[in-house]
Amino acid sequence: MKNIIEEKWDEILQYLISEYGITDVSYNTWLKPLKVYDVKDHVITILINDERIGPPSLNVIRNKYELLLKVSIEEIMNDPYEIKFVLASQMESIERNAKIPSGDNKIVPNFLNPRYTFDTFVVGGNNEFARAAALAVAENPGEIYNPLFIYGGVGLGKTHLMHSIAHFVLNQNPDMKVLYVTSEKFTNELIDAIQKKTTTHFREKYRSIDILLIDDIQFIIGKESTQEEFFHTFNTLHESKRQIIISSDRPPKEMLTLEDRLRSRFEHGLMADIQSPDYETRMAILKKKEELDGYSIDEEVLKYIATNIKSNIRELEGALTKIVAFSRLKKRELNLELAIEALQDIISPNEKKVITPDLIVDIVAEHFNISPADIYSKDKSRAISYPRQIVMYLCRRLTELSVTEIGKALGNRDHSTVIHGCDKISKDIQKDTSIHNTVDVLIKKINPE
Ligand SMILES: Nc1ncnc2c1ncn2[C@@H]1O[C@H](COP(=O)(O)OP(=O)(O)OP(=O)(O)O)[C@@H](O)[C@H]1O
Repeated sequence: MKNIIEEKWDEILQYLISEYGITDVSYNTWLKPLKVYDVKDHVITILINDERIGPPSLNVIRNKYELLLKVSIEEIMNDPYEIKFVLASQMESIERNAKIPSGDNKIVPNFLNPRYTFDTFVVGGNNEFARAAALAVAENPGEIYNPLFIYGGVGLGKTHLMHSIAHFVLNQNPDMKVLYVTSEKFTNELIDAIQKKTTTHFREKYRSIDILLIDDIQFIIGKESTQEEFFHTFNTLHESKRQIIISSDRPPKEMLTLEDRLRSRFEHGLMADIQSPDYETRMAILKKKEELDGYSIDEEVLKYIATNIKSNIRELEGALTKIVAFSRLKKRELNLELAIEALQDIISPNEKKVITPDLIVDIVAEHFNISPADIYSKDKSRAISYPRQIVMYLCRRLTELSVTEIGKALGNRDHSTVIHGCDKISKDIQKDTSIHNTVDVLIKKINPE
């Protein structure tokens, strides 16, 4: 099955060719032989067929095309990615050195993002507790905080911290069996094992490792057999004092359809959250990236980015990459004027976002891991009706619409149903801090300013 980048690869290359005027000769020599090997946590591993163009190709591709590829990928995918190049001639030995003999999500130093280490992780008030907890776990795996549950919004450094733990552990003890996997990958492997009747093998693989890092666990909620399998994997590892590190975009108590027994397992360990970085931390992250990438950028430009991109570090970094590319390609000085021009589609300070019921439905549905159609439906189960009442409350609070209009927009509901929903959530916010926090998080997602 093709991954999302492979699916769009032709489009990405076409964009690059037309936008940056690449000639046919350059395309056929350097770009055509590139193959997307793997995509994980916003890192694309690209295979260079050096048997055809020779090992020096790595330098040429890095110097001439890496940045263009990054910018083109971001344009097409609407999301920034890091790129890692691997020579096909080295691939065989990388595969041979893999620590875990099956599956393609094994973690070996070669497959960890080399940049995601404790050294490159900028510490600020928003993440210092999570970082300290991650370091403590890396120093004493299985001994103190088990599981470690790291949670926080999109692009705030959860994966970076998880990879940092894995790097640290493997540096200390290269024989440790460390496995990093997204919960989506875990689910797909399980489905595959069930179909091929290889579940014994699947279990052996997952239950024989020393450190399991499982990213974005929120995607297993609602998937019963995956939860069941994960529950047993968790118990086996936990009982034999092997370390489990989990990440999620929200704390366990906010995963409404997560099985209670899993929730209580998760809450049993240490929970550490990562918040959005403050201005100083955003500046420090930009400076770190500037240093790592060898850029030299005016303070004024960095301040412009840090002031305007607040809630997602991936976007913050993407903005920096974009202005550097823009200045190189247009052969213009990298100053504030250029930054404003290059980032106008990301930062538009004067444009006010229009908040509609549909936008609120999309964000609330995503948060609760249900579909927008569920919100508009007649389903009365709590897993659906509660998020729906939150939508009603948020529509009332964040839009100018009347209760009748809100009812109409949410699947032709009566205005009295909307009034009841709004009242219920208002009361819950008063008496339950976790609902209060959920609503706060949702408001920030809907209206980040
Ligand atoms: N404190 C930090 N210092 C330096 N870089 C950071 C920091 N936090 C995040 N980043 C960078 O921001 C980008 C996004 O981080 P990461 O992928 O770890 O986020 P995430 O929370 O796992 O996101 P998602 O919710 O999408 O899985 C990465 O390039 C990462 O290196």
